Amino acid sequence: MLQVNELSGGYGSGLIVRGVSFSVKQGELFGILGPNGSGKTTLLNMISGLTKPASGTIVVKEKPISTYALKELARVVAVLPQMTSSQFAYTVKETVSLGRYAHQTGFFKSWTDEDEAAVQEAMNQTGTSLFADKPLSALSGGERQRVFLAQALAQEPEILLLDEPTNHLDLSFQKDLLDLLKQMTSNGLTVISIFHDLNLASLYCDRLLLMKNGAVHAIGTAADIMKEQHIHDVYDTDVQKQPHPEVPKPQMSLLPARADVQPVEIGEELLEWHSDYISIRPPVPLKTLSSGVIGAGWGWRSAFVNRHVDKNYNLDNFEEEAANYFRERGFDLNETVGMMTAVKMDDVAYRRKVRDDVSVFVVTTAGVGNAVDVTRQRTSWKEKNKPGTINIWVFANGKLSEEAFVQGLMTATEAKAKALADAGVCDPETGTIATGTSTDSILIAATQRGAYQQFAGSITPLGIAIGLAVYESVTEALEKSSRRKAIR
Ligand SMILES: Nc1ncnc2c1ncn2[C@@H]1O[C@H](COP(=O)(O)OP(=O)(O)OP(=O)(O)O)[C@@H](O)[C@H]1O
Repeated sequence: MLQVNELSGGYGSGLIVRGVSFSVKQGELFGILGPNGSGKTTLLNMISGLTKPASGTIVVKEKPISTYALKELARVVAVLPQMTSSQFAYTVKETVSLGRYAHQTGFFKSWTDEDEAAVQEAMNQTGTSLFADKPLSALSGGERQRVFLAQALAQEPEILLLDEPTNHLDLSFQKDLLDLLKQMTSNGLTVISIFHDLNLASLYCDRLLLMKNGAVHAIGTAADIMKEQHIHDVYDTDVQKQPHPEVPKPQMSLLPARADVQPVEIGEELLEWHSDYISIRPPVPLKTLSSGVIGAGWGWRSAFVNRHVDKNYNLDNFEEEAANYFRERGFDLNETVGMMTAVKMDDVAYRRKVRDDVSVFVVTTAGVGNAVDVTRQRTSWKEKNKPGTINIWVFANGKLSEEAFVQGLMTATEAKAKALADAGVCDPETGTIATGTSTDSILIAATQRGAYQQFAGSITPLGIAIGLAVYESVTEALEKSSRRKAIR
């Protein structure tokens, strides 16, 4: 649909855009990214025919744009117009109608049914029909932006050029506009748009062009372009890449400059003991990965609670009941990890271990009434109604990579299985050594301060500290709970 070959140009004698080449297929949503002043608008102005290139070619539908008559090009390429105050006296419908000029022919230009239909359709698509008779001056910035989009759509172009179309739009209109553009590309419209918001561009664009100093830095899919190194090289800013929670597209988070960050240490002195729960409220929120009844998954958590429940606790609505319990005791559910156990709080075991530049603090409760050997075939996988679960909290006083979080869980699980084996805990159904219980829960939480820990495998300082602390605390917790059983 569009080929740009070795395009250079600018204003006066200076070159702003330098040697840019790319092509866009029909039906693509193509995003242009780059820092302020990198030449994005200048490039778009050359594609729309507004600015003449100094060298290179632009081919639209197999024909160089230099050979198009003005109106002929306007029937193919529409530009989302920039707002000027002189337009404010026009009504919405009059403004949208201006988009039809390229389709009107003859000296006495007449308004046809086709023109009217195109204007109505464009107003419907952009949700602007409601204020068709209002003057532009009576609209908000976002509403005006939609009117100008309607004007460009009324032109019924094959290629739509947009310069930051989501500017002035609130969250819901940003989404509506981009959903609309995406839908129109699936009907054959080709869209080329400048974006400042990397995450929106990544979510919606089929391909992205990243510009730096007027030249192409990289072209490709969101997966190719949204790399921390590319973004750092072009914007000179540190970002962190993460997956979008629902769509397989990368997203970038800005990393704000942090004022002098003091290390904090999570340890025994932070343990709060209550008759029916223990908790830790660290002085700073901790980056946490957990399987708690409350606060599962990733999050920054500022309270950790392990609650004792009666051994006959077996409710269908246990999540709701647990949420009420934690809420009533003043815990903010958005910031809390909550676990439950039938083990008495006197039987909590904990260990602190230091290795090189990192320390860990592990807190454990261990009931094994539901002990299971996960490697053996069973006749029934249903949970037994017996209490018994192993809850493990791993606090790491360091700055962990995501890899270290996952490896930390792995190392802790290996250490737990070894403690069960050494204690001779068996799965009552298979008679073999148990690997855990059917309702175990675990968390790993890090201060994200102090020394960087890329790994937590079994031969790293962090992994060794986790392994020892989990092994010893699970072993002690097992001893405590079996001693209590023996006394009963
Ligand atoms: N009409 C003009 N005359 C002279 N120089 C201009 C003109 N318009 C833009 N420039 C210069 O060209 C360079 C690139 O501007 P351009 O608007 O293409 O960048 P951009 O990537 O779109 O930036 P932004 O993200 O800030 O909109 C800038 O240094 C700018 O000062």
